[in-house]
Amino acid sequence: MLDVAVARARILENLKTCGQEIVPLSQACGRVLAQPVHARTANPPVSVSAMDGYAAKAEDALEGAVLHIVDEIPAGHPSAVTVQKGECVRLFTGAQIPAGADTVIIQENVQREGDHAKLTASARQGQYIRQQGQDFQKNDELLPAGRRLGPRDIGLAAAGGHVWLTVSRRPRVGILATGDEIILPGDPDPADGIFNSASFMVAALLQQQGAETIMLPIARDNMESLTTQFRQAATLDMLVSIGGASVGDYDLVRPALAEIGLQQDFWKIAMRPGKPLMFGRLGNTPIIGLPGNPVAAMVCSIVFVTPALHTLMGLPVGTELQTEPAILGCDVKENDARQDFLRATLAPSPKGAVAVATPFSRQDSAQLNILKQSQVLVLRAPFAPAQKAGTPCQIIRLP
Ligand SMILES: Nc1nc2c(c(=O)[nH]1)N[C@H]1C(S)=C(S)[C@@H](COP(=O)(O)OP(=O)(O)OC[C@H]3O[C@@H](n4cnc5c(N)ncnc54)[C@H](O)[C@@H]3O)O[C@H]1N2
Ligand code: MOO
Repeated sequence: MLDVAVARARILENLKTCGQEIVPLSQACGRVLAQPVHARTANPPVSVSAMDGYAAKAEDALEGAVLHIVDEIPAGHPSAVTVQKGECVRLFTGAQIPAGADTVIIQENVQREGDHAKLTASARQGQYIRQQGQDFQKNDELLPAGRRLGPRDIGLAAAGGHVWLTVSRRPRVGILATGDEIILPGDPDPADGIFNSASFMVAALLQQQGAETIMLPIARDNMESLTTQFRQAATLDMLVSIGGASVGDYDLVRPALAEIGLQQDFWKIAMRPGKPLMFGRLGNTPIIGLPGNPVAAMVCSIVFVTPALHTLMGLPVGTELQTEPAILGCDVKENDARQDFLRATLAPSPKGAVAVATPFSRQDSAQLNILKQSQVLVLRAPFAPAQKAGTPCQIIRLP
């Protein structure tokens, strides 16, 4: 059985990004930038007023001074005048600072009498002026390639003057449930049918992470049905199968893939849940064979499929699993040869430091209700000794 970290590295090793496309800014949130974004202009492009008031020379902006108002400047309508000594212009928030002026007196500090402004307070040089380029300069790199765009990035790209962005194409990921007992949610209830929960859960995770998912028809436990569905791999960027990966007589995923030319990389890893995980390539398409137990399928999707998807999308992915420290909320017994990923709740520590992760006593990989109630997975190394409540541990947050 392969070590989890080695298996993860082997999956990520030869994956390539799957190309670029250009999308409108309004559709770009959540996508991954494939080309950096540079500012078309400085922000602000010219120095502007941050307040409604009067622009003047700082040397004139003294309490008690009376200045001659020589123009009025709304935002978006620059003035042609140059402010001289003893003069000021009326202007509004966002309006360009006229030549000759170097301070803004807010209107609350001015008594206006006709075309004269009497200052009731002094103003410093540069006060209430947003200097040209104070946010960014023309050609500055605003956003690097490989960044997943959030709402604030969209705002910055818009401020930089961009209406189209070059992003990674959404990987097309096929999801193939297998098994004679698998039926669709919504099918009539047969006595021994199992609703296909795993495909919907894995598809939801991968969509949330940026994939376009394609739900393939359920393959039955025979070679013809499985090879027919697996041949669709050629049209996909990645194919994820669920079930039929273990050692039973009807676990035909590997034989079916072998028949149509799978180059298998590995099968079976030292992990619980997730032992029968398989990875290989059919032509150019990576194939990940997940175990059928739905919790095992989900945990393997978090640990292996999601980073593979991120790599296809051009997101930087570390080879190490990203974990966080916590402390155990209950005793745990010694571990065997498989790295454990225990479903657990997470609660704030009474001392306010590291949070407390408490694994459920039931860890059956078919129990979706316990998975739903969990916030984290507690990681336990192979052969870890028994540990008491209060011992430090490492966790992964569940998406
Ligand atoms: N003798 C051994 N038996 C098993 C071993 C082993 O090492 N030796 N490994 C066990 C482990 S660990 C796992 S995990 C399972 C995985 O087996 P398969 O990948 O072959 O999965 P299936 O047998 O097809 O299904 C297992 C279980 O999950 C249900 N299932 C399958 N697909 C779905 C789906 N899409 N949605 C919901 N539930 C699904 C299926 O009905 C089975 O109950 O093997 C152990 N056996
Ligand atoms: O990988 Mo299985 O889910 O451990 O029973």
